Amino acid sequence: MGETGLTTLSYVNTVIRERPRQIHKGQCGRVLIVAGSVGMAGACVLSTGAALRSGAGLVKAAVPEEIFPILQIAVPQATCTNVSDREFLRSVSVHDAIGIGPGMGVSEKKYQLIEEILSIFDGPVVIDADGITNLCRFGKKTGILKKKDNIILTPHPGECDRLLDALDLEPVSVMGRVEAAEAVSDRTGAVVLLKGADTVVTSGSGSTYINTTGNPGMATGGSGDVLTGVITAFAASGTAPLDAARAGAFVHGMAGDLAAGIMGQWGMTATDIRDQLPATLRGIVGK
Ligand SMILES: NC(=O)C1=CN([C@@H]2O[C@H](COP(=O)(O)OP(=O)(O)OC[C@H]3O[C@@H](n4cnc5c(N)ncnc54)[C@H](O)[C@@H]3O)[C@@H](O)[C@H]2O)[C@@H](O)CC1
Ligand SMILES: Nc1ncnc2c1ncn2[C@@H]1O[C@H](COP(=O)(O)OP(=O)(O)O)[C@@H](O)[C@H]1O
Repeated sequence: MGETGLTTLSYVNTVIRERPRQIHKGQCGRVLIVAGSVGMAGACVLSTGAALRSGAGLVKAAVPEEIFPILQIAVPQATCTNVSDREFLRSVSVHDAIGIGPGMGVSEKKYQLIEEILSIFDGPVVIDADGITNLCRFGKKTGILKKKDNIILTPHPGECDRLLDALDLEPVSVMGRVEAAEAVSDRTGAVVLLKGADTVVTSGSGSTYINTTGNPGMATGGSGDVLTGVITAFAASGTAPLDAARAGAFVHGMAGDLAAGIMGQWGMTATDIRDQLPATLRGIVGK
C-alpha cells in the first residue's frame, strides 16, 4: 500500500474550471450511456440526466426500444438508440466517453456487447453496476479487462467482491477497502472507485485518494447510477480518468450534501442528488 491522499475542494477547483466563452456543445463532451432495461429504465434516466447536469454537451442513451418513451419523456435533452440493433455499434466511436452498466441487466449477450464496445472504442469508459457483474460472471476466463487503458470501474463493495473473486483475491472485508481497490486496479489496469462512506479512488498502489464529501442519505437506490453519469461527463470533457473519477466522487458527494440539507438524509432520493448537481458545479466554478 502506497500513500493515501484526500480529494478536497481545492483539488477539484483545479479540475472543473470556467468554460471558454466561445465553446460549443460539440466541445463539451459527447456521452454515450449504455444502461437500462425493461424494469430498470430509471437507472438509465438517472445516469443520462446526471451526465447532462454535469456539463455534457450531447448525451445519447443506448437502450432497448421498449423503453424509448420513458427516456424521451424523462430526459428530453438526450437522444436514444436501440441497443439491440447492431447498427448502433457503428456510431460508438463518435463519442468522447461511454458509461456502461446501470440497470442494463446481466446475461451473456450483455457481456458480449460490453466486449464489443471495448474492442471498438479507445476513449474513456466508465463501467458500473451490471456492467461489472457481467464482466465478472462471463469474462473471468478472458482475464476481465485485459489491462485496457482508459477504464474506470465504479463498484460498490458487493460488486468489488465479485471483481476480487474473479481475480482470485480475498473479499473487501478481509483485504480492507484501500487494499482491495488497489489490488483490482493493479490487476486490471483500470482506475477503481470503491463506493461507500469514504469512497476510495485509485489508479493502483501509490495513487490512492479518499473522498471527503457525501453522507448516509446517499444510501438510497439509484444514487450510484447518478455517479456514473457525472464521471462519464467529466471524462468526455477531456478530464483524465483518475481526475474524472476523483472529481466525480467529490461533486456527487457534495450534491448529496446539498440534497441532505434541503430534504434531510432520511427522505432524500437519487433524483434529489441529480437535481443538486447544477448548484454544486456553480459553487465550484463560480458560474
Ligand atoms: N431505478 C432503477 O432502475 C435502479 C436500478 N438499479 C440497478 O440495479 C442493478 C442491481 O444493482 P444492486 O446493487 O441493487 O444489486 P447487486 O445484486 O448488483 O448488488 C447488491 C448486493 O451487493 C452486496 N453488497 C455488499 N455491500 C454492499 C454495499 N455497500 N452496497 C450495495 N450492495 C452491497 C449485497 O449482498 C447486495 O445484495 C444495477 O444495475 C443497478 O444499476 C439500482 O441502482 C437501483 C435503482
Ligand atoms: N453512508 C454513505 N456515505 C456516503 N456516501 C454513500 C453512503 N452510502 C452510499 N453512498 C454513496 O451512494 C452511492 C451508492 O451507489 P450504489 O451502491 O451503486 O447504488 P445504486 O446501485 O442503487 O445506484 C455511491 O456513490 C456511494 O458512495
